[in-house]
Amino acid sequence: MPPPARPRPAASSGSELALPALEVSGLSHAYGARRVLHEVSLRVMPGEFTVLLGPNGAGKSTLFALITRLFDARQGSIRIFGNELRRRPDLALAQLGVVFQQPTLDPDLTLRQNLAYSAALHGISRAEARRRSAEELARIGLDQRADDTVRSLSGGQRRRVEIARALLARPRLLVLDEPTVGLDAASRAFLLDHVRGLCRENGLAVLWATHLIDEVDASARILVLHEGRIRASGSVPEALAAGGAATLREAFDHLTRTSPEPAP
Ligand SMILES: Nc1ncnc2c1ncn2[C@@H]1O[C@H](COP(=O)(O)OP(=O)(O)OP(=O)(O)O)[C@@H](O)[C@H]1O
Repeated sequence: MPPPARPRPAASSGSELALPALEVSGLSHAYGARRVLHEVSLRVMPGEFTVLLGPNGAGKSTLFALITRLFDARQGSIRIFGNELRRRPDLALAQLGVVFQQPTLDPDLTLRQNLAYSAALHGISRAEARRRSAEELARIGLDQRADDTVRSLSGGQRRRVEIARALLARPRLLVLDEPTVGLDAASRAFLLDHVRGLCRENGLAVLWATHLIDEVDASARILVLHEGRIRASGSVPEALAAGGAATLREAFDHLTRTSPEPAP
């Protein structure tokens, strides 16, 4: 049997090498009169694990809603592998896998049925869906549970299945909105290892939103978002320098200090 197709490794040809998986420029968003994202710009390259770090209310979910086109980006631009989301949503979204903050598996269907349903929505043939589902379930150590209902899984196992489902259509960019919320330390560690491995081995580009500093490892890229603005971006040492601190905790506290209310 030929080896299964995986997301392409970090580009091997010259022109692809420089193309960001995700490029956001000057993105703003308001709910009514209330502006919650202010000129956000960021970049995620193929093979990079980028942590979008921000406290509650920073604007992470709003940013995800714009990247996944739940909301229309009226100000600024979003490009996925060079395809502008408003102009070429078909090409852009074809490269994108998403794990939303709220779980979206059907608890009464089996793992296999949930994956088959999602594959059908992506136009993947039944035979190919079966093959890919088996491969993804094996990758997350749940192949023996394929015919169990999602309801019978733990929270951490459900999250693994959501990641498997997001990878079925072979995206080259995966965005995850607080995927570890409510999970114990072991489940969080498993998910982080799994997704970091996909970056390393398959060249997947990842944007991982969290408010938990301990989900940043030394090799991660970081984006600190606070009150709708990017306060720091780059490597861990660069974030430390931006926060003028010796530890990431101190830097984060400094960068996310709430700004004073504007004078009346
Ligand atoms: N549908 C909405 N209507 C009005 N305001 C909203 C709406 N959704 C979010 N907000 C506000 O926008 C700001 C950013 O919220 P958002 O959910 O994007 O942040 P977040 O970083 O994802 O927070 P959390 O970690 O708590 O989910 C918050 O002040 C929030 O109250």
